[in-house]
Amino acid sequence: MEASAQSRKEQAGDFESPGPTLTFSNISYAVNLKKTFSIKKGEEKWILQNVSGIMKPGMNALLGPTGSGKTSLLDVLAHRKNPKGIKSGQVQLNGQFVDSSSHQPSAYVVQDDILMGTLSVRENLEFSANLRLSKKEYNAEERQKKVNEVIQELGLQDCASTKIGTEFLRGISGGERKRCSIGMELITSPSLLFLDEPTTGLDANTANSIMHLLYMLSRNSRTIIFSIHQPRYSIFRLFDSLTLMNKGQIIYQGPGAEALDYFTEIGFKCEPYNNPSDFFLDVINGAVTSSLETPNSVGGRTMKNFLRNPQTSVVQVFMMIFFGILNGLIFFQIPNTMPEALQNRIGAFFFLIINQVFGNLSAVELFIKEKVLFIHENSSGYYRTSAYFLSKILIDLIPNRIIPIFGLAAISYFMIGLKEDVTSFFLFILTISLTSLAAVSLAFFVSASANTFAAANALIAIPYVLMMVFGGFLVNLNGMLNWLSWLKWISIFRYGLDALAINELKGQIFYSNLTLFYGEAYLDQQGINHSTWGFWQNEVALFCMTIVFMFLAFVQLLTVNKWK
Ligand SMILES: Nc1ncnc2c1ncn2[C@@H]1O[C@H](COP(=O)(O)OP(=O)(O)OP(=O)(O)O)[C@@H](O)[C@H]1O
Repeated sequence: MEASAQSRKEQAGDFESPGPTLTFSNISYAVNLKKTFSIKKGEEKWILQNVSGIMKPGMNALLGPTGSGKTSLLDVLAHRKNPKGIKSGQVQLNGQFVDSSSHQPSAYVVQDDILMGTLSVRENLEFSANLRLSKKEYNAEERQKKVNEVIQELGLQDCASTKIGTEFLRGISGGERKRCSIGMELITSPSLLFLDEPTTGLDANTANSIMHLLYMLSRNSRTIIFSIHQPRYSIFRLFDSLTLMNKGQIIYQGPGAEALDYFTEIGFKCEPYNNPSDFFLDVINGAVTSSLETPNSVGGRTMKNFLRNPQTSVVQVFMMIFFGILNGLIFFQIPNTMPEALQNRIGAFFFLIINQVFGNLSAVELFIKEKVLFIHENSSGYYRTSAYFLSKILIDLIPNRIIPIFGLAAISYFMIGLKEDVTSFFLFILTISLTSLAAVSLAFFVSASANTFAAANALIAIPYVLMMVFGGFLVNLNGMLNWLSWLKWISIFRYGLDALAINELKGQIFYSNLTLFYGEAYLDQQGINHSTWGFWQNEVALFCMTIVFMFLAFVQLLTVNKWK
């Protein structure tokens, strides 16, 4: 392919004199599907939709699947379509507006050769010259000269005297017939030549020679615009400009030699030895997918998975509701009297956090299964790691954790009878959400690092248990050995529990007979900083842990990718 680009570059300066430039903008074309004999106005079928582009001097190919609108665009540009159907758009030739009434120096070679079978090649060309060259400008001798020039240019000398042929009369070959058809149009010296599928019906070699002929013509003051079906590579490399069409729209227009680079850039990779034009049609037909799927498109599938996979969505919600009710029943309407007032509140929070953290053990299995799919799809070029990662976080992890928490929190909060205060309720939700996200991020990181479910399960259980022990509920952190006490700084449990305790106990007064117990006194006793920053530092810590684990998970996924 690079060699082709090179050869095209070498050819870039090979115009003897360049032909005109045709530009078109916002062309829309529709046909009326009115039934015969019906007086009702028929439905409109849009065949071209707002197409714009440029046809420069040289070979301009219109490529696309059948019915994509190639012929229609060619006809509109050549002003062969009924102007009533042209709903919008303009065509300019060398910067001058042209329409069907303008005298355009153009010619159109139709797909089926329309030649007089009983006449020879020369006679057909003379017929064209006699009728189309003005007698004032061309005398008989000049017309004959023109015919000879065309015969020469098209290499028709050997068959000039041979009859075209009919059903009953063996005539010239298919390639010579096509050359003759082109010659019929070249008689008028058009600088703009339109051809509808010039290679259809010709064998590969003849098609090649016709396209080489057009290539030679395009180097000599002519701009050639043609529609074509799946040309072979030797033909494709002759295209100066390629316009790829699909469903009445242009999906690529630019140098033929750069089309492959363009598709590679947007993630569509052409297999070695694949014919580029076959590849482009495969891209249009969806047989080839982009390796640069955006987070959107990967996200589309993640979203469907999220909605359709009960393991990751509906069951999550039901589990949360179940645990919310269970928590509410165990710690139902905790009284404000000591010691239950404190003990049970902290117990309820611990239950909630255990539920959020250890609930991820089952997620690890899903992550590991999904990783196998990710490795396959990522190494096969379906999407980039970042696209998978972002869609996983934004469409799976975050909504899957946060949405059910609203249900869990609402049920637990009111069943337990926690502080009746709106701000406290939302800070309660925030704390549980951040705890859940930090825990799931750690599970994601471990799953991204481990190769088997067993290894991932063991690896995730260790930090979870350590975090629980150093969470402040099971062990009083103040009395802990100094060399171990640092572990509390990496405990999701501690940050979650401390934040929930401050949120609930600060400003509350509990009773034991006639003695008053202030919530702050308990917090002080546990060494929990209950200032405003004291509360928020826990949220910040949970948020930072989430980001760090997510980042590490991403790095791990990138490494997995490199190993493949
Ligand atoms: N007069 C018409 N009435 C109804 N539909 C039409 C008309 N002209 C074109 N179409 C439709 O418009 C679409 C584009 O047609 P067009 O012939 O331009 O496509 P094409 O890419 O050149 O196809 P092919 O490669 O098969 O020649 C097709 O679906 C065709 O059926």
